[in-house]
Amino acid sequence: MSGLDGELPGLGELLTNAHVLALPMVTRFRGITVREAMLLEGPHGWTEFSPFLEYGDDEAAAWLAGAIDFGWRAAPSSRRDAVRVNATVPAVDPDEVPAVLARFPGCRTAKVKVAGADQTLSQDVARVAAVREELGPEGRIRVDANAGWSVDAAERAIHALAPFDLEYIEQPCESVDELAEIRERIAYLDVPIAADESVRKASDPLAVAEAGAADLLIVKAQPLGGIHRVLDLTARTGLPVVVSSALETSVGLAMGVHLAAAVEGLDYDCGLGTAALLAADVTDTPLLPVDGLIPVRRVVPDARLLAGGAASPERRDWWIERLARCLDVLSVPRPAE
Ligand SMILES: O=C(O)CCC(=O)C1=CC=C[C@@H](O)[C@@H]1C(=O)O
Ligand SMILES: [Mg+2]
Repeated sequence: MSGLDGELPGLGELLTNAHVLALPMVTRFRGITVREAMLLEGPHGWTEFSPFLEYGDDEAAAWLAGAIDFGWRAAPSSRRDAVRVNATVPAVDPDEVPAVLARFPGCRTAKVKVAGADQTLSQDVARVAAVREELGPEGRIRVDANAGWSVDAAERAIHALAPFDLEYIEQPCESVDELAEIRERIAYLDVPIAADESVRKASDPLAVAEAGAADLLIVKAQPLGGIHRVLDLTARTGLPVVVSSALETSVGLAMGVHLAAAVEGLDYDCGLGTAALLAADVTDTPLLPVDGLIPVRRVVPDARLLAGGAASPERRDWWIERLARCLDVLSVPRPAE
């Protein structure tokens, strides 16, 4: 059951107080301008089921396991009451960078999207240069290629970007073998390689670590099947982790924040500031960064905002059917991991 401990709630129980939202975003991010999400209320509080629309049921089922874990199981105890977060910079033009960073007050770290299908390397370089200009020499800059480069393209791009002093490069290439190769090729530059898709979309999230293909792992609570499962994974890998969001509403971000609060070593700023990319949220007190920090707390959605952000009846039905199919996937007994 993807890390779930005990009985799964039934469909009726999951849907008792379910809401489907369609929230506009401030700027296009990973190709979307509206974020759809389903909120559920469990005995331990509100939780979120929001796999991206194009994901199939097997992949989306892990997100449901994550949602159930946060709503139907007590969160582990927290080691901290706030977590430091990074700014997230979509593939915008350089002149838009100051306005994006202004949405993340006090953040010393920025993650910059690069390697987009409609972007050239010089556009990526100009964007990273603009971020460096804004953050100053003490700022920390990481880039995320979302597997957009071949090994050769990654090598060229990293040569062009390394002079901006990179904290790490997230998922430069798609496969574990490619990650291992680019890591070896750029070893002399001393820029760490982080794995994201190779963790959250892989059948074995630890394979990339076992292959020695990454220096650190990006971990996301909902896509990886929930806080408890991620804590189990992090205990089994010796690599440092960066806790990030899956672009959730503040209800789902609270899941990531509780994971970040429970992780033993939290040396990297978390990618959990993404409420700043939403033009509307489900609470008047969203989990937005203040002084670079986000508090560790659960979020209760506001009835008025749930009504205002409600998706169309057709989209609501689509999500209910998706949830039902994913619950079926989780209900099939699987061999022990
Ligand atoms: O890590 C961050 O700064 C924010 C989260 C983030 O970038 C992502 C969230 C959800 C989907 C992804 O395309 C993207 C990522 O690839 O890390
Ligand atoms: Mg990523």
